[in-house]
Amino acid sequence: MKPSQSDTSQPGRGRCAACSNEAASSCAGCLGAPAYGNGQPPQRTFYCTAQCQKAHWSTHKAECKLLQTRKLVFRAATVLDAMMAVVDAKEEKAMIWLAGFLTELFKGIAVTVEEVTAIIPANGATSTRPVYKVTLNSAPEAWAIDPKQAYPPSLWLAYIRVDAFKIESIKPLGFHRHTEGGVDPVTRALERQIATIVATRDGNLGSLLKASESAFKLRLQQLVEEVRSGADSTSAEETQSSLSIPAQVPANKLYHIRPLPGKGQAMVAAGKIPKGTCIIAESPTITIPGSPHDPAGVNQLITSQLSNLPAATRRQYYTLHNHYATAAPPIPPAVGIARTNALPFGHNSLSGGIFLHASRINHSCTHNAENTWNASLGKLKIYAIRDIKPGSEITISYIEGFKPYNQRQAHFLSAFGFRCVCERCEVTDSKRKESDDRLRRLVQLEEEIGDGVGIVATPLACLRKAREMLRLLNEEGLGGSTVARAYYDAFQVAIANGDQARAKVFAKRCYASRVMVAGEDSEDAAKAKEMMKRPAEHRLFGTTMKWKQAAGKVPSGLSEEAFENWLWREKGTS
Ligand SMILES: C[S@@+](CC[C@H](N)C(=O)[O-])C[C@H]1O[C@@H](n2cnc3c(N)ncnc32)[C@H](O)[C@@H]1O
Repeated sequence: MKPSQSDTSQPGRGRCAACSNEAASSCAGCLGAPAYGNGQPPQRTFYCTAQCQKAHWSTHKAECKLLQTRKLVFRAATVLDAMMAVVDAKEEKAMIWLAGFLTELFKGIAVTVEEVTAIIPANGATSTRPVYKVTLNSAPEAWAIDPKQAYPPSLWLAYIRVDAFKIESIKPLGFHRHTEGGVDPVTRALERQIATIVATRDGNLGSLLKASESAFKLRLQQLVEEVRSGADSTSAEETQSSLSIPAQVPANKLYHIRPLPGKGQAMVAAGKIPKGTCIIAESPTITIPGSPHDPAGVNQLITSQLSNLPAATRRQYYTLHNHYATAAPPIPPAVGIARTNALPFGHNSLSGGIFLHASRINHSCTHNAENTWNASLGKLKIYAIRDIKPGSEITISYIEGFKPYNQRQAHFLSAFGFRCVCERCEVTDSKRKESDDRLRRLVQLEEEIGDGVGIVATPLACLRKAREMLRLLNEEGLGGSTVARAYYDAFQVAIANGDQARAKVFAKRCYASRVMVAGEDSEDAAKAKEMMKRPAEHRLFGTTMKWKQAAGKVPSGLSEEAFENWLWREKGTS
C-alpha cells in the first residue's frame, strides 16, 4: 500500500512503524478503518519512507488486511441500511429478502454470513430479533449486523456480551427464505433483479464497497435507485393487473404501448391513424432546464420533482429505458433515464421534458409522426405526418437536420445504444450514396437560402433552390416540418421582392404543412396563417419591389403544371 498524506481524523504525524523515526505518511490501505468497541479508530500505521513501509509489510500485512476488510464491512452495513429504506422491509422479513443480495455483497469478504435469531432484553421482558453474523475471511473475527439498524455493525463478541440476552438459533444464509414462503411482490422483484444488478457490475457487487469515498456514494445512490425502480415497477404492474386495466392504453385508443423485438417498448397504432391526426397531447412528468448542470445537479433537480409526484407516477418514471445504466463513470439512474427519454420543448431547444407515453416512441429515419412542443398548452403533441396503418409502429425522428447515414448511426449508437435499420438506412451502397449526396445538398441549400443575401441579390436562384429542396425532400421520403420550412423560404423570397400573390400561395402551403405537423393551435401555424392572410405585413415585405405584384393576382383556371410554372417563375411567366 502506498503511504498516504491525507487523514484529517487523526494526528498527522507519528513514529515510523519500521524504524521509529518521525513520520508523516501512513499506510493508505488501512487508513480510515472504522472505530469500534471503545469508539476509537485503530492506531494509524506511520512510515517515514516507502522503503520502510516495504520492509515492514510482512509484519503489518495481517493487521492491514483485517482493517481493510472492516472498512468493507462498515460500507456493506451502509448499503444494507439504504436497501432497507428502499423497501421499508419489516425487520423479520429482512432475512428472507436480503439473502440473495447479501451473498453477492459479501463475496470475497466473509467466509460465512449466517442468520441468527437473538433474544434481547426489551422493556423488562425479552423479544427475538433477526441479526446477521458475518465471519470475515481475512481473520477469525465476526460482526453482528442488525438489519433494523445495520450501521454501525458490532463486533460479534461484543454483541453477544452486551446486546443479546441469548442466541436462539444460527442458520445458514437463505434458511428463512426457504422455510418461510409467502414472499411479497417487492421481495420477488428484488430477487429477480439481483442477477442483473451483479451482471452490470462486472459480476462483482462487492466492487462497489472498494471504490473511493465519492464513487462509493454515487454508486450506492445508483444501486438504491435501480432497486427502487425495480420494486416500483413490479408494484405498478401488480396494481394494474389486479385492477384489470391494460397498461398505458388511453381512453381514445389511438395507440398501445407494447414491446417490439429489438426495440424494447414501442408505441403502436391501435387503429388507422390518418395523416394530420394528433396522436397524443401530453404534459411533461419531469422538466429538465436547458442550462448546463453536472449529473449530480440534474439528479437533484429530477429527484426533487419526482418526490412531489404520486408513487405510481414515480414508479412509471423508473420503468423508462435507461441507455446509461452501465455508463462509466456511473450516472445516477434518474439522470440516465432523462438523457435517454427527454423530448425538447421546441425546435433546437435545450430544455425538455420526460413524458410517460411519448417517451416510449422509438426512432425511424422514415418516421411517420412528429413531436412538437405547444408552449401555450404546456403540452407535447405528436402528429401523424403520414397515414399510419393499424398495428404499425408510430415513430419520430431523434435527430435534427439532414445527417448522412454514418453520422446518423454514430449518433444513435452513442446517445441511445441502437442501430437504425429503417428503409432509408438498410439500402444498397449506391442508394446510400445517392441519399447521402441528397442530404449534403439539402444542408448546402439550407445554408445558401438562410444567409439572407440571395433573397434580394439573386431571388430567382433562391426560389429555384427552395424548389430543389422540396424535390430532394420528396425523393428522400422526408415530409413534415422540413417541407413547411422550404415553403417558408419560398415565401420569404417572394415577399422580400414585393410579390404578394406568390407569397400568399407559399404561405398557404406552409400553413397546411404546419397544421399537419403541429396542429391548428400551434404558434407556427398561427404565424403561417397570418402570412397567408396579410403577406404585406411581413417584416421583409418590399425589401425590393423587383417582383411587385398585388395579392389578388393569383391566376385561376390554369392546369396544375401551368400553375406550378407560374408559382416558381419558370420561363415565360411573370
Ligand atoms: C426514448 S426511448 C424509446 C422507448 C424505449 N424503446 C423503451 O423501451 O422505453 C429510446 C430507446 O429506445 C430504443 N430505440 C429507439 N429507437 C430504436 C430503433 N429504431 N431501433 C432499436 N431501438 C430503438 C433504444 O434503446 C433507445 O435508447
